[in-house]
Amino acid sequence: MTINESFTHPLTEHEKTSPTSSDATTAKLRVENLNFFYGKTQALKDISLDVPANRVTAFIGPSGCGKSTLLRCFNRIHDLYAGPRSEGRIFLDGQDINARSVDANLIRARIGMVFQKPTPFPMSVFDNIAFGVKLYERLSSHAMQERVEWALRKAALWDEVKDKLKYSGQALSGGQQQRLCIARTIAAKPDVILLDEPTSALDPISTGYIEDLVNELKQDYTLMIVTHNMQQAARISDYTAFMYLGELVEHGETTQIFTKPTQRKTEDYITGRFG
Ligand SMILES: Nc1ncnc2c1ncn2[C@@H]1O[C@H](COP(=O)(O)OP(=O)(O)OP(=O)(O)O)[C@@H](O)[C@H]1O
Repeated sequence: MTINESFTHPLTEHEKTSPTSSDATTAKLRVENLNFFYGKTQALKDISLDVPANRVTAFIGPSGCGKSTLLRCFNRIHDLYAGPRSEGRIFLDGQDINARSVDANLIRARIGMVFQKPTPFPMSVFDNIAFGVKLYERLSSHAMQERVEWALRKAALWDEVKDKLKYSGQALSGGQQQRLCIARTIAAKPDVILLDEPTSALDPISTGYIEDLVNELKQDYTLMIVTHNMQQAARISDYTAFMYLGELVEHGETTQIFTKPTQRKTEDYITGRFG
């Protein structure tokens, strides 16, 4: 059974008749009135947003404004911890990802995440990729070899590691490790890739590789990236969302946000007056 087959849970009557879910299919992801709390601290305030398919959306804003919290809501990472609580809804292809009928693990397979610090598992380059695939699919050894090569090629890493597949993933350079993590995410064949400051620990050359890669990947995937680097957001994203104190202040095409923001706060942040 493929991921997509196994994911197609029947929608509940409530989900089918929801006035907001009927047109939610126009966006890859739709966020509606999302509030998020860590105990008594409200980290996200009434966020509503459409994320278009096959585009890169960047999330920018000063430290603590809620960017990572929002990104983690998309693949239900908060479910892994006791305490956080959310209100509102998030739809993936029109389906409520928090609906009771939806398996959080399958959401994480369809919405993969790459973190700030490269986190290869303590195993070989090959197994780093095969491990995640085995969680969701049973492949023959030949098919697995093909999948690993495919993912490494997509992540622009194959040529550098094809003779090192049995080496530890942790023995690669930082930039290679981050591309290995991207390959690991891609190998599960997700629809959406979340990148939380993926280049902040990397040198400029490795950063350039990842930025080129993001640009290539949007042909096949919907990408969202959190970045503190304004130039990076301007270079690689199609849409930009500016957040401040848990609110989504402004969201639009990146060229518009960077050249003609409609909100004073966005302009102040982009021009470096605060943050
Ligand atoms: N595990 C947690 N428990 C309690 N509060 C948290 C937790 N994680 C984040 N917060 C709080 O939620 C708010 C949003 O944090 P978040 O990490 O999402 O911001 P951010 O915009 O990604 O920040 P940065 O750019 O510094 O990474 C902050 O006030 C933060 O202190």
